[in-house]
Amino acid sequence: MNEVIIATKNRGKAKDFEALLSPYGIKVLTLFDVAPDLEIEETGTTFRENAALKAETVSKRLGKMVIADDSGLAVDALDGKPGVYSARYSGEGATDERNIEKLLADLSGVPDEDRTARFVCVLAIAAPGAETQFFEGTCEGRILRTPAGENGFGYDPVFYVPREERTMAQLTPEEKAVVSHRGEAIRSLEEQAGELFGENQ
Ligand SMILES: O=P(O)(O)OP(=O)(O)OP(=O)(O)OC[C@H]1O[C@@H](n2cnc3c(O)ncnc32)[C@H](O)[C@@H]1O
Ligand SMILES: [Mg+2]
Repeated sequence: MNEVIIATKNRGKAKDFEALLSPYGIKVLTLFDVAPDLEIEETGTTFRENAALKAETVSKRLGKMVIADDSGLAVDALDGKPGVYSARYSGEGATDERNIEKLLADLSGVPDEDRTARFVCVLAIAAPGAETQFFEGTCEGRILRTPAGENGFGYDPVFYVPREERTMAQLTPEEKAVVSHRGEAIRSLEEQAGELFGENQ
């Protein structure tokens, strides 16, 4: 079985990648497996910069091909926030629960029709001696007023997916893989650079 290194310390994100890559027979390794001591400061101001930062730092350290995902939630009524800062939205010691609480508080006066939002995912692939490549995906939805569902991570419990008529957290990992921003980015990677999955390992 091929292995792919994903430069993440988010176990929910890693689970998403497992659902996306296991159909290709690919096993997912994370920073917990390959560089648990590594703390990468996400100093970029765009998804692309942070994805490159994570992928390139780990690729240089290991001398191998590495994929990173930088992603977030862009809410129209908040002018695209929390965006690149989605993981840290509620400040120091942010958790998924606190981020959701802050998001719902910030949107409390916003009517249903104005609660449109999208998840964005930028994947960066870095490999020794190669230029870093980028792939993107988005997923359109709406922010509910109360969380629903136990699956997924981050803002999934309050992100309503119209075509599924459920929240992202009410989808199985396999269902989420079909509709998510991360799924779209992986499919774009597969179309444009699928051979990377088989080489550079
Ligand atoms: O950097 P790594 O270690 O990969 O983990 P992270 O959680 O910090 O990841 P990001 O820097 O890319 O921040 C992404 C944040 O955006 C949110 N997010 C991204 N994708 C999501 C998804 O599929 N479902 C729910 N929330 C998501 C969630 O709050 C994430 O913590
Ligand atoms: Mg991060």
